[in-house]
Amino acid sequence: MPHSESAHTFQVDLRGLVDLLSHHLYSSPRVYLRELLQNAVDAITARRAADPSAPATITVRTGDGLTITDSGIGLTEADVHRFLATIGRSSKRTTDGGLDGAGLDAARGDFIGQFGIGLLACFVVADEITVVSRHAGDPAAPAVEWRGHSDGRYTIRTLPVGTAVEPGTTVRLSPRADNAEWTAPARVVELARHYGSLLPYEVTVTGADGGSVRIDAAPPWEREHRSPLARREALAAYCREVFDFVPLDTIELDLPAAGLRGVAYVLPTALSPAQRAGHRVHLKGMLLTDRATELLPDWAFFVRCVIDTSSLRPTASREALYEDGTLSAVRDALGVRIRDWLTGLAASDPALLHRFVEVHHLAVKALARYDDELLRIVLPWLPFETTDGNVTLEEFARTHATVLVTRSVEEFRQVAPIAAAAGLGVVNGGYTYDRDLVHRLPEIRPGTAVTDLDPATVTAHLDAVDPSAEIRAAAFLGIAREVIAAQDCDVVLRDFQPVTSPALLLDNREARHERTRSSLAADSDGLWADILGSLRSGTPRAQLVLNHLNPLVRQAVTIEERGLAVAAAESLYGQALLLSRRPLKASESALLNRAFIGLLTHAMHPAGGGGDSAAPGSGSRKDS
Ligand SMILES: Nc1ncnc2c1ncn2[C@@H]1O[C@H](COP(=O)(O)OP(=O)(O)OP(=O)(O)O)[C@@H](O)[C@H]1O
Repeated sequence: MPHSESAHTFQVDLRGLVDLLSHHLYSSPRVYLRELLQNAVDAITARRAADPSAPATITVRTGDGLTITDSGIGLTEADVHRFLATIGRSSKRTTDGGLDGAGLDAARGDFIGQFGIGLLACFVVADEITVVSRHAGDPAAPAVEWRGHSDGRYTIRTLPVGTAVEPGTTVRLSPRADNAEWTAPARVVELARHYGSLLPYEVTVTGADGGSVRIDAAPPWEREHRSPLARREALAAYCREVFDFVPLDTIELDLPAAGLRGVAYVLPTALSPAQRAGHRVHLKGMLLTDRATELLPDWAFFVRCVIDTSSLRPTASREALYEDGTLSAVRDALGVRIRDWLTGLAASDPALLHRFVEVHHLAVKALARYDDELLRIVLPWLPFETTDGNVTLEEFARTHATVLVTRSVEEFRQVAPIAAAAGLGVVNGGYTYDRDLVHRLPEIRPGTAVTDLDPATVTAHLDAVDPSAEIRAAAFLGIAREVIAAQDCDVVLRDFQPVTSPALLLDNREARHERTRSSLAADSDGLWADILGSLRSGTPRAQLVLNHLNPLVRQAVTIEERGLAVAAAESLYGQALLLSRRPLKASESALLNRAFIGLLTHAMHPAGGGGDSAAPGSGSRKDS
């Protein structure tokens, strides 16, 4: 015997659904007003599609509850059953039809609503919604009243023929006590301004005392202005109004294919790229969100936009943009516009470009490492510390076919003067991001070579001294080598420019790590020593290069008295060390201290009586 089968229809628990919307879909109960405004706007758009001269007013009344009246198309009784009483059904989707009328199909793309759930948002703040409506298409049709409850019950009645109801719709909410704050007069004005300031129709909020506030205002990019300057000023004033900052510059956005207009404002202060600015996005005038982050490419974090568009789609919560092909095309097109502004600045307003780079260069550098497009645009304009001063890479590369880059700031400090004197072009790669960026220069500037600067490159540019001078200095150099060897450092004598530089300490961080590692290995035993020992790759030594062209060094190498020679060697090492500006180790601080006391002692006992035990290796000083 066949099993009996019976057909059923899903039941919807309205309370459960409203709970779902209020806690999981919408971020705040305040969206109820947005949904009401939106339905009113759509109804007027529908009516005007058939009758372009139809009135277009929306009035929100506060006081005892909240009502919103529009001069839109209105609803017939059949519409009420079909659309108001059916969740998820909307007259604004093409296949459904419903609000028949000439030209309506063409107008469908102009509606803001589409999901058929918007009215439910009102149940987040109210237990009862009353809609009184009269359809504009049939003057003889009676007005209809629909009363819906949050528990899912609703009633419909037609009002007596002749009841003075203008075509259009009035929605009344009786707010629940716990949500009364959302319908308080001041809050309603604030919310209406927040969502509705760019709506295309007249929107007014009227209080119980009869005072009314006009909400809608054409955005500055839609208005006529006396002059381009007046236009810029109006755009900047709008930025102060909506974002509360004075922009560094304004970039007008206009993508007719996407029905998009607006402005990108360049931020006047630095912002970390991680801290992305949110954009204000209006869909057909209605504010969708003031925190859209997906509107622009990541690299364009230095602007904040306000736009109005008819082509982008909202998510169902209507609080974010739906990620689809249109959004990605719009994002690309806006990116091109902002990039054009940036590249155009170089030609049209170098002073502004300079200000922009001054404010945003750190963040721009951080991002350019990962964003090839941004890298190509901005790298030539970014300032770097170089042996030619603070210049852009473009300027620097013009005079240096090979760009040398240091691994650390201290390396740069040590070698920059010597390298500059030797005609080498060195960029300080020690600051965050800089070395990575300089290494990418050949990608955007073919023909330019970039290499890391190593001590050997510098040494190769230092001239050997005359052999007879080397012999004369042998005694001093012997003492210096012996004293400085404790710092894992060799001492050599060379001729180099500038003559004002007495000594140069050639060292780098890797070498220092290697030395620390090997000294640890020497101090430990057993397994640990074996492990460290197996990593050994030949301990690199630092090099103290004394400048034989420097008058002080020339004099120092003639010192015969040992105590003074020790103090002089340690002082020269100490001075080169300080120039490197790296943090000192304990043994280095002790050396500096010793050298200073040694010199002081010798200065106070010029007759050669430097017999103070504080002066290491002290003895009698030979007057020169
Ligand atoms: N003020 C109004 N005037 C005329 N019709 C209205 C009005 N408000 C609501 N409606 C009708 O009720 C339907 C359902 O409205 P609802 O706000 O729930 O959804 P929607 O506006 O279609 O879509 P969305 O969920 O995206 O807002 C609408 O499609 C429209 O036909």
